[in-house]
Amino acid sequence: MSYTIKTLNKISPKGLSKFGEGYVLDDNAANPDAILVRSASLHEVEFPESLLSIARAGAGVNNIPIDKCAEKGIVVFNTPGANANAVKELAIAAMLISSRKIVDGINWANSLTENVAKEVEKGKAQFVGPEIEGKVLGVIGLGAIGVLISNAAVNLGMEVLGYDPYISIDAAWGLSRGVKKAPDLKTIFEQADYITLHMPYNEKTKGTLNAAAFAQMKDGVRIINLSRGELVVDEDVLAAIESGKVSTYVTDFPNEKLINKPGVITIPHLGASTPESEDNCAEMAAKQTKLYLETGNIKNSVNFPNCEMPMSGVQRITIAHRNVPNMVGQISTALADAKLNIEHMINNSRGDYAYTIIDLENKATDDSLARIKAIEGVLRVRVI
Ligand SMILES: NC(=O)C1=CN([C@@H]2O[C@H](COP(=O)(O)OP(=O)(O)OC[C@H]3O[C@@H](n4cnc5c(N)ncnc54)[C@H](O)[C@@H]3O)[C@@H](O)[C@H]2O)C=CC1
Ligand SMILES: O=C(O)C(=O)COP(=O)(O)O
Repeated sequence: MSYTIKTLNKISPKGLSKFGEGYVLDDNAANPDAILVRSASLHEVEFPESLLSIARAGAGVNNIPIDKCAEKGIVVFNTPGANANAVKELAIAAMLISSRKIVDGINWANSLTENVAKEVEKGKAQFVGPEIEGKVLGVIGLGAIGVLISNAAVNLGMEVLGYDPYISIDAAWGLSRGVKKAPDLKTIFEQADYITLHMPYNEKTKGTLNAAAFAQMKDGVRIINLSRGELVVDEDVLAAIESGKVSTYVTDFPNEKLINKPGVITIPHLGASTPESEDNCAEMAAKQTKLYLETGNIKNSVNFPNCEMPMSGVQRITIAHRNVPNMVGQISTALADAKLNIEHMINNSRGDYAYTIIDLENKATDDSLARIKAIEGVLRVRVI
């Protein structure tokens, strides 16, 4: 069996090497079995029938139409936590450059032409900026990145307030005892000197930092957005800078409205751009893709449930289907009617979708497979 993998964006060769024998890496493939992607938008892309999975080598999946993929039985993965340390380190740098006038200072120093050492000592007073120690940091979103930045900020002597209405148990275990729980966003807005965003971008989080939010904040607050540009309303943050409410906005998502604006520091989406993160993400994406292609096991999907079972029996069939009653009943009836015996099976669900793996004691007939495919709500059937 040979599989074709198409990569979009630059995916680390160290990760791609995990595919090994039996895999063709072809960026021009019209009918790939799997796609590996970073930030390229797939919203307008028509997916071929051959496509079984898409792996986002990174965290954010807002560039992928995950429900549309689920409807076609295409499993979408991401790589949780694989680039979190890189973002944490950039967030610390972002806090520092939001406070100390390092960027303006460097630009000014580079503009000097003569008597540089003397001019520096004479002019440096214009670049005074406060320390972060002792200040209040509000962290919105306590996932892989939010936990790391919260703990690092505690160690830097900051008072940290964290807000995450859906915090996972693992994330809560990982938080330093020094991090205080904010009951709502209002508490963060009212108390923080620095606010850093670490939640995903979706319909609910779009425009979280808008004029009403800025109005509740302390004067001179510093905003760090390494999450997604759409979480902050550009016009509103620019107005808040103009009025002095916001002292500095550091964003990893420059656009035409934000570049070259006083008080805005734009970084060209460098959060995950470290060799370590690029390797980690690509390795995880490749391993999860390989596992899915070769065994049908699902690990770290964002549109189907995680579902893993050791391979056994003579043949494995996997069924991606809607999460509606009596699917397993109908599938097993189709198999029983064809005198096929199930050796092991597992069925997991997540939201509107579910996934079933069945290891059979004998090979499925074409008829039985056709019957399963015809069940209302079945999205894809694979034979492995
Ligand atoms: N600048 C860059 O290069 C990178 C940016 N990112 C961005 O950072 C985001 C977070 O990444 P991770 O921490 O790895 O993801 P994660 O999934 O581990 O954590 C996200 C956290 O946000 C929380 N959350 C969801 N909705 C929320 C809300 N309305 N209010 C507060 N919290 C909410 C979730 O409960 C979860 O704990 C990604 O979705 C992505 O957009 C991630 C990696 C690199
Ligand atoms: O992982 C994420 O969510 C990121 O934003 C990283 O994006 P990138 O892989 O560097 O294009």
